[in-house]
Amino acid sequence: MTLQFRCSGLEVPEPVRAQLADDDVAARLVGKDATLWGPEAEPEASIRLGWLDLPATSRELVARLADLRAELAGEGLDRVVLAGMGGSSLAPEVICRTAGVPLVVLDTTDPGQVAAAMTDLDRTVVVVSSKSGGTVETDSHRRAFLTAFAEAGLDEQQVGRRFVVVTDPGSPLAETAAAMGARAVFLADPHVGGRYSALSAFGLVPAALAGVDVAELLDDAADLAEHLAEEGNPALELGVAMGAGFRTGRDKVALADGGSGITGFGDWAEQLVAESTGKEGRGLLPVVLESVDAPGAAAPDALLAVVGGDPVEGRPSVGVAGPLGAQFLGWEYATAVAGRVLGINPFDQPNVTESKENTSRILESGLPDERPLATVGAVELYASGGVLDGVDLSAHDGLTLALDALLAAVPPRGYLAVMAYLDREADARAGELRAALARRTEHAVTFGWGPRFLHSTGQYHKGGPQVGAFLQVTGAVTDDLPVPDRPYSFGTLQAAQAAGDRQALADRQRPLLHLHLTDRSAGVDQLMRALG
Ligand SMILES: O=P(O)(O)OC[C@H]1O[C@H](O)[C@H](O)[C@@H](O)[C@@H]1O
Repeated sequence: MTLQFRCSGLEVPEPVRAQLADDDVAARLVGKDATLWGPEAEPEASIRLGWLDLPATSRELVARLADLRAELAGEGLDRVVLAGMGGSSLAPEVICRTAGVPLVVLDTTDPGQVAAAMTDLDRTVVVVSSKSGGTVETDSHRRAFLTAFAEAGLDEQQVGRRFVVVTDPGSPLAETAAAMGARAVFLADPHVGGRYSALSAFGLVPAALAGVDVAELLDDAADLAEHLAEEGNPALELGVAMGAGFRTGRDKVALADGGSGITGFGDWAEQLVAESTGKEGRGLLPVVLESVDAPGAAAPDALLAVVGGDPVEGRPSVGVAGPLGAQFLGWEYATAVAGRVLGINPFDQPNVTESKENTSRILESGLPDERPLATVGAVELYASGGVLDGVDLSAHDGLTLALDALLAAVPPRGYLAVMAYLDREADARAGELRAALARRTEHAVTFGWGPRFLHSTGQYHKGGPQVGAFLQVTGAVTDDLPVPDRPYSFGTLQAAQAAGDRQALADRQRPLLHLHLTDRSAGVDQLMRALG
């Protein structure tokens, strides 16, 4: 079998396993039984289980994609940019990084990062991927490239032929694609939700056009699919472990790579687990670790999941080994099983819209007029939820004191979420904040790039247990970029997204420290020094 599962040191309460077996969950899931998650979830589940068929149904894409890639190559179009958020970009990013194939992923509103993607236009094709067809970031990228191609001298027809679209049938993007004369439109199975779409057109189109052999992914997934109705199959065991962890006080899943050869799997699994389970005041919090030994790996409230390796002896942990195609399908199945154990609907994301609505309101009414509580070098400090009450920000180590106050505000069994609305290429160093903060606390520390995490862990932050404390980092924009035919720029959109999410967290009285870097590089240096 292409997926192997091993578990160490985790107590699985007998009722968890027995109930799943008695209820015949493995076979019923493969049979797409939409009643598995209770009557309230049934309508949604009945239109969200198509991912189980993808190893077979996606086959027909392989030849079509090979032809399209050859056609593009024949015209010298060998640079693929993917505009897509969350489920529409995380899988192709892992697929391409693992295969060592270049793919420019645009899942940001950071003006610097967007501008950096808009180079080499003469050899660029843009894949615009959005299941709903209404995601503001993706639509903004489409507009920006449309204008850039036109400015580079392409006529309307030539511009259209630089776009490949992936969307659901009947979405607004399907209409737009036809209107702009897109070179190709791939209509995905509407019975597959975004975060379960790795093996659908959403995962395969960008990856294949960039040059990955996607048939291999499907082969590896198909091999696992044959076993998914069996009791004791590895994906079921992973779901049992996740559910058992939850039942025994390990409601964080610490994801680390154990030599899988897969690059960035944690970022994909993070969305799957957080958005699927983080709701109704409960959930499993994925914590993506830098390595098996990174700070947080031995947390008493976490189940350590080693991807591509063995569990760590003496620590409640699991090892999930196998090629990427099998990992995708296996984790999707496991998450659906864990959803049943948790008693939630693993297919909806009820709280994601909240920050989006706040953002729209802010774009209409204008950005909030806030004054920093203090400025330390290149860092302006703002806070809500009482985080900085009583903290002497004028002390020489005011920034360290502020960060320590935030860490102290994390409740028992809680977590700290770092949310960086920065350029994940140019400001990549900010990613080191996670480990630096995790070294100073026994609590889980997660890291997400904004606005990308809004389509992932953002659901858990708002819908999961209210035990989070939040560090939002924003940065000065030096060269802003307009969003064509929209009354705002990328910089304004990014700022409105950050403010909209702050609002959603403040509405829940969550402790929040907002640090605005007036000079990004100097600000990140300062933060790393403050965390020493
Ligand atoms: O593919 P799209 O419709 O553009 O959606 C992209 C993302 O947006 C939303 O925020 C959802 O919560 C995600 O699950 C989804 O993957």
